[in-house]
Amino acid sequence: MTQVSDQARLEAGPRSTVAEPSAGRTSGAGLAAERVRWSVAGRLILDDVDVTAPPGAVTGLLGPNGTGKSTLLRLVAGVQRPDGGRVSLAGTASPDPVGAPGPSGAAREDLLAMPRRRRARTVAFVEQDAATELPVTVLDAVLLGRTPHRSLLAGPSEDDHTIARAALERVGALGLADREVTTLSGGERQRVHMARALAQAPRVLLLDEPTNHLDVAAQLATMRLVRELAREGVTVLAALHDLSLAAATCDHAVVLAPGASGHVVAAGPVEQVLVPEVIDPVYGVRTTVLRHPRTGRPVLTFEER
Ligand SMILES: Nc1ncnc2c1ncn2[C@@H]1O[C@H](COP(=O)(O)OP(=O)(O)OP(=O)(O)O)[C@@H](O)[C@H]1O
Repeated sequence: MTQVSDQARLEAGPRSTVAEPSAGRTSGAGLAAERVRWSVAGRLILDDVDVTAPPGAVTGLLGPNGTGKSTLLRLVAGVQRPDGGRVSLAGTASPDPVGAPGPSGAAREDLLAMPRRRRARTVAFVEQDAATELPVTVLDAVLLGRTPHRSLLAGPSEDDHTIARAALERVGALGLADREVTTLSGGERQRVHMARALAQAPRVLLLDEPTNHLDVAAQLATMRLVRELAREGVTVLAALHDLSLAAATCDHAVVLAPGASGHVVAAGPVEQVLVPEVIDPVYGVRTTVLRHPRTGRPVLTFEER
């Protein structure tokens, strides 16, 4: 076992750790994936993984290539079904919370059992390199985020248009509203996918490499937006490769490690998880942690071992 701190609760084994809820704005334990297991083609990809993302906080899902970050997000989003385990959400906004009390003692909703439309009102997922080959305008693509909020037969309302435009403005892409999505650059598409997720007005936002394709200013703007959403009470779980960006913006981090199957080796506040004792064995690098002169947040540099 890697000893870093009690709070980070690090384990080397396949049974993983749970990030502590952040102090403050919201109560409850947010999103909890418990003992999630998934195999494909006879290969165990995720082995009894536990991940908690507290509400009102940004949780970074970290780990080298192929450790199962995207898979875990897809399972939590309900795009794929796990072979075992449970994914639940602290039940505050639901009219009919179900399930057993969760880690916080509050009633929890079983996300995997939730009807599709209700889950779409609850969870938004921005996939890595999500393709949109449909010949639709940017505004129409963002309006798709409103679909779970209106009756099946109704078209988008004035309110839906207002919300979609506000979402585009928030990601700095209102000027693209009339463009066809297929004509956009990778970074422009990334913003549009984010705007569609915002228009969904979710309680949980799952992001797979949200800064992929973005220039440095756009990366910072995206992560600032993600932090704002968390402050507004959204539970954010974001797979990230850039550990310094994670250190600068996440409250919590969960680190998946390679091995026979992906498993959690560390979880907790970023200050306690993004340390050489955790990162170096997982990524096979030598990490130096510096301090940002203005923000005081950790800045990580890496060398080959
Ligand atoms: N449908 C599938 N069929 C076969 N193997 C799969 C499938 N989906 C995922 N895998 C494998 O599962 C492992 C985890 O993949 P996943 O994309 O979740 O990793 P990741 O941590 O997100 O990787 P990256 O950082 O490179 O994006 C990989 O070895 C991948 O090849």
